[in-house]
Amino acid sequence: MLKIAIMGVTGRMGTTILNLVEKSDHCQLAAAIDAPTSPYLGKDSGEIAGFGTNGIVITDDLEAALSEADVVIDFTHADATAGNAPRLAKIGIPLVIGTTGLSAEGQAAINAAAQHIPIVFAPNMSTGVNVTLKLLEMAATIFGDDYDVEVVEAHHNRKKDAPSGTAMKMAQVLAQTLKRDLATDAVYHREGMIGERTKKEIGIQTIRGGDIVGDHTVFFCGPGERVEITHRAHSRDTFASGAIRAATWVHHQPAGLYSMFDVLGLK
Ligand SMILES: NC(=O)C1=CN([C@@H]2O[C@H](COP(=O)(O)OP(=O)(O)OC[C@H]3O[C@@H](n4cnc5c(N)ncnc54)[C@H](OP(=O)(O)O)[C@@H]3O)[C@@H](O)[C@H]2O)C=CC1
Ligand SMILES: O=C(O)C1=N[C@H](C(=O)O)C[C@H](O)C1
Repeated sequence: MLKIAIMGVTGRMGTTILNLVEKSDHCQLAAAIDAPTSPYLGKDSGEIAGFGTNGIVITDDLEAALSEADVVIDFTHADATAGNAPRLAKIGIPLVIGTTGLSAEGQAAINAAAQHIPIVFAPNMSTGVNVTLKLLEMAATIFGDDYDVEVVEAHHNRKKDAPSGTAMKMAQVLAQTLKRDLATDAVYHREGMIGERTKKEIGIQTIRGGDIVGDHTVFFCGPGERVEITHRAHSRDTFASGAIRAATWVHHQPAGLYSMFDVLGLK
């Protein structure tokens, strides 16, 4: 049995992962970790998740909690993930990171930690989104500069970062394939007399509302036609089962930084 520690265990993703681990026949919960400010510290994680007592109490004491774990799954907050990465590297435990919105410094902290431990770091753990990234690469290669590309994402009203990590990853795939640079060619906002669209720009637009789990569409707009490639998540279970699959995979890897392409064999 793979012993999994969940960081951010009372969050939307943490709770979803905890419920899947509870039903799994190949993994079990080793530790339930939440923020030092969490009102749930000291409470039973199964009770909080709603399936009944499991004997694993929610804690913020990383080092003590991880002594019994094989792997950590982190879906928390950008600052928490960046701050905890060196601590996890020191403990020497494999790590799966789903957290998005990391700064350049935060990314550097993950890269540094990956010198010491294996880390799967992916803005979207669903199989569908990762297949979609491959489809985008193929479409952009064929359409080239003749088709304008725009990325639109929609998420629930509790999401903190924008654009989504998935939208940014999609834009990176498009930029790389079309030999563009997001630092100069990404357009996040349009208002007023902005003039005609340039050929090079990659639009990245954000919608927030209600309980949308996560929608991403890439438009390829050409002469007389357009293609829209859309992924819609109906449930967080798709991210959570991807995270458990990544945890099962990363547990056997040497130190290094990996993506869901590695986990799914899509490279
Ligand atoms: N890669 C993927 O497939 C997916 C990625 N995500 C990303 O995952 C992240 C979490 O999303 P979601 O679950 O919706 O967010 P939530 O806000 O619901 O959950 C985050 C949890 O992390 C806790 N937390 C904050 N700081 C720490 C800390 N230092 N140590 C331990 N726990 C901490 C929060 O506690 P508190 O509320 O007390 O601050 C909260 O319980 C986001 O970045 C989101 O974009 C989401 C879905 C899929
Ligand atoms: O915060 C979310 O909910 C999600 N975040 C990820 C992202 O930023 O891409 C993945 C998913 O779309 C849900």
